[in-house]
Amino acid sequence: MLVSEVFRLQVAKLHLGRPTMRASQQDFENALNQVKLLKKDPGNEVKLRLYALYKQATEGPCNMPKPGMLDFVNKAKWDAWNALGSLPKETARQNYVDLVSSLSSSSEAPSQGKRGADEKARESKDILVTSEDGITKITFNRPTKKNAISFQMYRDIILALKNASTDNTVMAVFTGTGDYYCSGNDLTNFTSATGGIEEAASNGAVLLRDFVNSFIDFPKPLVAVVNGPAVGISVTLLGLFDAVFASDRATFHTPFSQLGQSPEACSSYTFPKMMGSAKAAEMLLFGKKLTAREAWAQGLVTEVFPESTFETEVWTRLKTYAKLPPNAMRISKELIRKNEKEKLYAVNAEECTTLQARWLSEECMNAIMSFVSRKPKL
Ligand SMILES: CCCCCC/C=C/C(=O)SCCNC(=O)CCNC(=O)[C@H](O)C(C)(C)COP(=O)(O)OP(=O)(O)OC[C@H]1O[C@@H](n2cnc3c(N)ncnc32)[C@H](O)[C@@H]1OP(=O)(O)O
Repeated sequence: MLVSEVFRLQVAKLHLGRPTMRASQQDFENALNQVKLLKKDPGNEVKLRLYALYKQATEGPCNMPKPGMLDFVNKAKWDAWNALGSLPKETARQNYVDLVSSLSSSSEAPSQGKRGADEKARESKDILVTSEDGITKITFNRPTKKNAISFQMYRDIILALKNASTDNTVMAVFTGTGDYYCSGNDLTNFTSATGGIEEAASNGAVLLRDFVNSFIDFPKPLVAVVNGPAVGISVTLLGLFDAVFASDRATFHTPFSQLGQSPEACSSYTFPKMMGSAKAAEMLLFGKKLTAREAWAQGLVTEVFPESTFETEVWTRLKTYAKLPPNAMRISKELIRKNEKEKLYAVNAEECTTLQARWLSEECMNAIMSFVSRKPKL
């Protein structure tokens, strides 16, 4: 496979040394001005995130006395700011700039008469979306690449979740076509990007943040039907699902250190919380691959089924669940998740900023180069 010349040049540039990517004070001021010009009202949750990031960027960790329970407005602001913990001022500033730029692009799109309408109409071959029996089924459908997720597939999934959150189905289910559930991020996403690697990393971080937020925000039950091996982001995302059903053929692998990368999809928070820090470190630092039963023992998987009866048993179960009263499920999910939301947004933002820098690191570039230049199989 040919590796793009741009990527090679960037690797060479990296070896010669390169300025660090940080939002400057000017970027920050531009973002502050841009907020006033936003055509679309971003809604309360986003406003609170903007408020919290602004306060963190300018004043550091929350220094406001905790408001009384009935002071709802200030309590919401305090919660949002406090959830950012000790996030460094620079990171908060960068996250603020990224968030504003993603809001600006999404508020401009409809006025260009393009994205809204076109995206709804587009058929995606690598992400299949079907609705039946009250279930939106979202399938990774790129079996020749072990269902690796391309940039376009991330966008397709964001759109599928957005549609499923307001349509008349009661739950969303992810699964994969072929022998794999998903092999994670397509490692050629960055080598085949047009433009410079720094621009690709910056766009990738914004896309990743929006992608993970669409899972954090999904209001209905979210289920994974893990039909085979799962790698990278397809594993870390499972911490944001409500149920994970796995075939006994499935494995769970997060080789981030081997790739010179760091965890995403809030797994730096959800995994230690779920399985304890020692077991989370085995997966996220040392890249230990778990069997389905090991993943069940760590609380990542709800139930393991024999491969021979997996599809029949799981789909029968899901069709029964989909007949439960939808409002009750939605309201219960909200109760279970709502105290975590601000924390998850903050963790997601920090993981994306960290990854953006990792993608430009020598360790990561070398790992990706070594994958894309593997000898073809005979
Ligand atoms: C918006 C950006 C967000 C980024 C978020 C950060 C996410 C991070 C991650 O997800 S890290 C994890 C990345 N994934 C991997 O490291 C897996 C890489 N793939 C492999 O190790 C192997 O391919 C395998 C173990 C999945 C399967 O091995 P095998 O059974 O031997 O099959 P092949 O290797 O021959 O694969 C067949 C075909 O698929 C291509 N392919 C598989 N996985 C990926 C991938 N992740 N990215 C790109 N391409 C992939 C592989 O190259 C083969 O293609 P070919 O037939 O050679 O054209």
